[in-house]
Amino acid sequence: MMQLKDILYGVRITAVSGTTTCDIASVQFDSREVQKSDAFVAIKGTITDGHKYIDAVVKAGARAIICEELPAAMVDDVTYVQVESGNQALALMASNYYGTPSKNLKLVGVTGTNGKTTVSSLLYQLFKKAGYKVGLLSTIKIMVDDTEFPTKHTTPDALVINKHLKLMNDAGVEYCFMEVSSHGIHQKRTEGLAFAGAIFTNLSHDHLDYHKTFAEYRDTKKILFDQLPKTAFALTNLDDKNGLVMLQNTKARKATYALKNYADYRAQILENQFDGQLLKINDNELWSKLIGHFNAYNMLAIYATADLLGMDQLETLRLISELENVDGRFQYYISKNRITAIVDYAHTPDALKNVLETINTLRTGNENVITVVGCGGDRDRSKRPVMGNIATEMSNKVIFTSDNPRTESPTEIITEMEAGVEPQNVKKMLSIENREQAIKTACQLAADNDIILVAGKGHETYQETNGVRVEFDDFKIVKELLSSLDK
Ligand SMILES: CC(=O)N[C@H]1[C@@H](OP(=O)(O)OP(=O)(O)OC[C@H]2O[C@@H](n3ccc(=O)[nH]c3=O)[C@H](O)[C@@H]2O)O[C@H](CO)[C@@H](O)[C@@H]1O[C@H](C)C(=O)N[C@@H](C)C(=O)N[C@H](CCC(=O)O)C(=O)O
Ligand SMILES: Nc1ncnc2c1ncn2[C@@H]1O[C@H](COP(=O)(O)OP(=O)(O)OP(=O)(O)O)[C@@H](O)[C@H]1O
Ligand SMILES: N[C@H](CCC[C@H](N)C(=O)O)C(=O)O
Ligand SMILES: [Mg+2]
Repeated sequence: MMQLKDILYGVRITAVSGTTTCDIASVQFDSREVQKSDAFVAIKGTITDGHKYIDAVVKAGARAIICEELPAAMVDDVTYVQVESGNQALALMASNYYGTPSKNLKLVGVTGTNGKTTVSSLLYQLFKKAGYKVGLLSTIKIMVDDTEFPTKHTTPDALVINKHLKLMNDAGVEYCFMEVSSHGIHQKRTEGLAFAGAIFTNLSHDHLDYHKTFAEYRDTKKILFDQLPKTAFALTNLDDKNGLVMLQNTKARKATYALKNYADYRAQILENQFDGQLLKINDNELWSKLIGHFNAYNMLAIYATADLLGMDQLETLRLISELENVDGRFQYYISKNRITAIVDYAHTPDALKNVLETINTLRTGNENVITVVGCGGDRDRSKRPVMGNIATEMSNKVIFTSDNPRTESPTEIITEMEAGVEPQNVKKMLSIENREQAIKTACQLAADNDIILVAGKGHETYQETNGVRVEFDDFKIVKELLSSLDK
């Protein structure tokens, strides 16, 4: 039990009815979870409005209601608190409830369109190798040092975040790396967290369904930097045209990295092969098992972060060379007949272009690149034709297929991808809705030494249709199919 007034510390309150000196069992924002003595935060969502459930939670025994609009009829023995923003109240209350756990460790946030999972997971690996206890909040999983927890979101809700940060405190974790998505920032899931630093990877086309304009998407990412304290660092990619925008209003210590521009941390790619690349970072050479231009940026970002957090530079370089690929990020398998199957989470135009560019630089002869790709349902529609165009332009053969259709028609999503294909590339294109059949066709079409790229789902182990998730693992499937076809 904790007193309501302590849970509300820092929340912008506009009116109170009832006492705040009362005991609260836990904080909830979903009416279906509310039990006796809980505080319920009403949030206006995109589908429904939490305010509609106030009567129901009072009946369920809620002790306090935190809302943007006070209900007309109020019940005795229930405290009603009117706040400016339900989302902000929830974030601060979650932090207070768990004892502001972000203050007891060094929390670093990673934002950008692509590379968040890669950078945060590699930082987790790096700091583990350096001997620290480390936490991770990522699209793939949550780690409290060595203990793994499943996750559904890239940036979970404020209660989930703070609950796991508290577990990290209890386990003696010193550093935590977390992905900060634009949805997360917009819904204030990360407000009230004490960040020791933030990293910006890059900004390109995604989520324009949610944010409406690119400027709004960019400005949402910038909020993470605007809210940093003076003691934190703000690290940005100077080669991205929005890199400097992130630093415009921050109070934090500014640092930059770049491959093309002059920056505090610089890298050059000296060699690039299938099993790794040789980089020159500032004045030292570094071997990385992760390949591709975009991973040179990721490596540089983690090197810079380690330096900003005070880790020894030479030790960092040594440990970085040991880092392994993150699940579903350029994960590859070479078959008996030297067909290379690559599974990659590229689900944005920019990521798809980067991955295909990397594959094309690694081609040694006239082997073909066969790409299998789809676009998610109930997500940004405008990226579909763009991805259709990139895939057909940069591959020899493309099979359009489904990638989590959710509540949309898979046929229509594919038609929207096909609409972006240039006339001269139409002959390269095939469409097979069933993802397993699409991968199978790619395997059948592949000749010795060809390269198959299966893009969009990476580490995901399911295919989601109408709210139902069926087990589906691109890597497992492509590997099995190549062996069963005796290729
Ligand atoms: C578009 C979006 O982000 N939606 C999130 C949002 O849901 P919403 O606004 O639709 O909520 P709603 O269903 O309208 O409900 C409003 C409120 O009423 C409450 N409610 C609802 C029903 C009920 O019976 N009782 C009740 O109290 C809900 O708990 C909620 O507080 O708030 C919910 C609670 O926090 C989130 O679970 C939900 O994430 C959905 C599931 C989602 O898919 N989000 C994705 C798009 C997302 O956030 N993705 C990013 C990554 C994107 C990237 O790759 O960059 C992420 O960080 O994961
Ligand atoms: N620094 C980068 N720049 C551009 N593309 C990248 C970069 N790092 C990774 N990618 C590409 O983007 C894909 C997704 O990478 P990653 O999962 O790290 O991004 P993310 O930002 O976490 O994505 P999400 O928004 O889904 O959480 C990778 O599979 C790779 O193709
Ligand atoms: N975090 C991203 C992941 C997209 C991955 C892709 N496989 C899809 O399902 O659309 C999102 O929720 O938009
Ligand atoms: Mg991610």
